[in-house]
Amino acid sequence: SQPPTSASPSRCRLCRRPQVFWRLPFCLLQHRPVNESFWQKSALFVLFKMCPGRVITKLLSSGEKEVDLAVQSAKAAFKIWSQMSGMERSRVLLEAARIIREQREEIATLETINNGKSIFEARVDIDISWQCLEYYAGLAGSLAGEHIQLPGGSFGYTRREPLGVCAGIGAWNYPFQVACWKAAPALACGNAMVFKPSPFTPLTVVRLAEIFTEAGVPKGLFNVVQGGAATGQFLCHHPDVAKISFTGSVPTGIKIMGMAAKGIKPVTLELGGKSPLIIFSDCALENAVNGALMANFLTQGEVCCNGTRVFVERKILDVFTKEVVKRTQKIKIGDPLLEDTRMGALINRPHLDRVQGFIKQAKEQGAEVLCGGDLYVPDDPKLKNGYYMQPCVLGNCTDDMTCVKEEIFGPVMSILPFDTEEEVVERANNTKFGLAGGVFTRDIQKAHRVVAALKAGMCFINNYNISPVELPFGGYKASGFGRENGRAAMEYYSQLKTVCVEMGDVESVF
Ligand SMILES: NC(=O)c1ccc[n+]([C@@H]2O[C@H](COP(=O)([O-])OP(=O)(O)OC[C@H]3O[C@@H](n4cnc5c(N)ncnc54)[C@H](O)[C@@H]3O)[C@@H](O)[C@H]2O)c1
Ligand SMILES: C[N+](C)(C)CCCC=O
Repeated sequence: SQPPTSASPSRCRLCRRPQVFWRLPFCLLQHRPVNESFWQKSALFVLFKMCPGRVITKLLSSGEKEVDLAVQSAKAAFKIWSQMSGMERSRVLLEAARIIREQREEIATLETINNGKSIFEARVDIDISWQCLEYYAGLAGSLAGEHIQLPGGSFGYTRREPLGVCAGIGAWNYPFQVACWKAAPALACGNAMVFKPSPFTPLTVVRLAEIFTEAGVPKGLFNVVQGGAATGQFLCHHPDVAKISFTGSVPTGIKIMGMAAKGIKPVTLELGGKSPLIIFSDCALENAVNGALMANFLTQGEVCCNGTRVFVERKILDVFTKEVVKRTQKIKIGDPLLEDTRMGALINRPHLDRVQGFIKQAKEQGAEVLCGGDLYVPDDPKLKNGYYMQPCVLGNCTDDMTCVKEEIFGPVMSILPFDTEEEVVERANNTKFGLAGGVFTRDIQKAHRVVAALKAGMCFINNYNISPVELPFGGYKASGFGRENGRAAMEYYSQLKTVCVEMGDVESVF
């Protein structure tokens, strides 16, 4: 958000309400930090959540000095951790997974408060997180090179070695899970990590750091620094940071890559998307409808790999659309801590306004709002000013509309009819992004043919947005590169050393 330019000392720059703390430019009781430079200068930011106006906690932003301290302590821990065997590291990671399992409810509750997503979903995120740690604990002992026989009894071998101190920078939509997806393979390979969460969701990652310590990692092996862009920049530019793993938007990803280039550091970029979901007329309709909801409305639609361009074969357009709209209208929105809530609050007011702006623009460009799109005001008076909105389905969409081209990162599904397989594949690929894609059909040959033609890193057949940690996840094109999860991630947190061993005499050419 752009900071407003004019300010009265006694009124908030954003909402113009009289200030309680008149010295500050923003209304502390109503807004979360939007002017990062101000908060960085004051080295303080305050967190507001589902219950707007309630301060959950105050955190200090990490400056250059704090980032350096974090990196230096991680460097010291790396010396110990990298010398341990994979099996020894595995035991510690398994213990961290056990603690997370044991504290699942507490961490999920904290994540709901942190992010605004439903407790139901937060529990799934925590489960995926401990599964990720267990999976990489299993792989830690198998990190190995190969032996290559050379002439005359000589030989070579390769070693997979850790990189050193890795920087992890996370987005706000899956705060705990994103941290585990980065930390688990990094630590399994013998690295240390300094992690910076989004300033909008700073809480649960701190709990993860405590859990690693309780599990027995050397002190400082997984450090957390707090803050926004400036803190992230200090981290990326730090000469002792060997690798950067970033999850966030494309514009920030471009900056991260630039900083990595200056230091010749490897980088993993998990960026945004505008993924296609293709529904053929021979699909199992109920599964396809379920898939479309899963592809659009998890975490209030704030999911990078969401299949927001729903291409539906014209023959079933009406029946599919009717059913999707009916099911979308039934989604229970509200207090994310209640058991039956399935959609909580969006991350903050500026983001909610942005999402609503996309819907307004879609209407102006000719799309039809088939359901939702308005703000949602829960009955509970304490949630009255929360950042809730009704999930939205847009019909009458065309490929050139902004809502179809740009990542909205909110609960907005666009439905687009198609007639042939060839046509839909071409339209599906007609995007700068390439994170994910999905297809629903009973024709298994067609399903494989279509996903093979999709230019996207993560494809689903007859399902969407499930996350087995065994499967690599990451994008094509502007959605980034490198992979998280699966065996593949081990390559991105290790480097290959080749050793050439002479068993005979040296034959010199001189
Ligand atoms: N591909 C994936 O796995 C994945 C997962 C989650 C989110 N995302 C994407 O993330 C975006 C939403 O997240 P966001 O709004 O937090 O993204 P963002 O790019 O605004 O911020 C991401 C992180 O980068 C930090 N940051 C911002 N500017 C920086 C700079 N100049 N240098 C270093 N760090 C900086 C932020 O503080 C935050 O921690 C969406 O585009 C979404 O698609 C991608
Ligand atoms: C767990 N999901 C739903 C696959 C989301 C992965 C992270 C993307 O935002």
